[in-house]
Amino acid sequence: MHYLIIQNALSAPLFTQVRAALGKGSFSDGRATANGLAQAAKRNLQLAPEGHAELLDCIAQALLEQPLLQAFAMPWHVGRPMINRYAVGMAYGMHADAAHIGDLRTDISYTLFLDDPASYAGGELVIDSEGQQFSFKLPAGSLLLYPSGALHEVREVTAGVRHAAVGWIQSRIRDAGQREIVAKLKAVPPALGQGGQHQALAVQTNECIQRLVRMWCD
Ligand SMILES: O=C(O)CCC(=O)C(=O)O
Ligand SMILES: [Fe+2]
Repeated sequence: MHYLIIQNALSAPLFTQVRAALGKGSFSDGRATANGLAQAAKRNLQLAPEGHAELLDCIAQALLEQPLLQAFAMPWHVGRPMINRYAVGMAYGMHADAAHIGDLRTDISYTLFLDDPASYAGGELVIDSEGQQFSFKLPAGSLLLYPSGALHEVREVTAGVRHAAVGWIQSRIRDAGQREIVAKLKAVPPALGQGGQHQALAVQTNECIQRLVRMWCD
């Protein structure tokens, strides 16, 4: 599975603001923002966006400007996140995210972990990719990006409370495999360096990258 972890994905002041909103906001049943099978699997709470729209937009904008995210996701749009809360006994069973959420096609899902992992038990985000399971319980401030097409679940929290800011990204390249090829190739020209003996190879690699992007982008 092609995924990426970005540590300290938000600036410290913005992260502090997000943490502060957890204590101030009112949380309601998360099933309001899911449909069908996903709704049946969902047992969590969500921060009511009223009064927090600006903060949620700031998170989306900060992620859009994140260089590591740009290289990995090639984003057209980063959707405004929802902030969820899992208290003891809450979980989100195995589900597929909807292909469209709001006005986005969901190519990449993101979870920004908001709590110290030692402060809660359970609550792992487990992703099932072609029969292989990947389990994530990341430090506060770490962002996980993973393909929206992969089945995933949040395991039951058995002590403490888990919070996360969760959202979706529409990429310029919808196919995860093609996106991976472009992202990997993009690392090559900087490694070859400018002006050295490999200059011609760097230019040629960049030419191929641009041709692939033109072929595969929306
Ligand atoms: O809380 C998470 O890490 C993921 C939640 C999720 O899968 C969703 O809201 O669709
Ligand atoms: Fe999900």
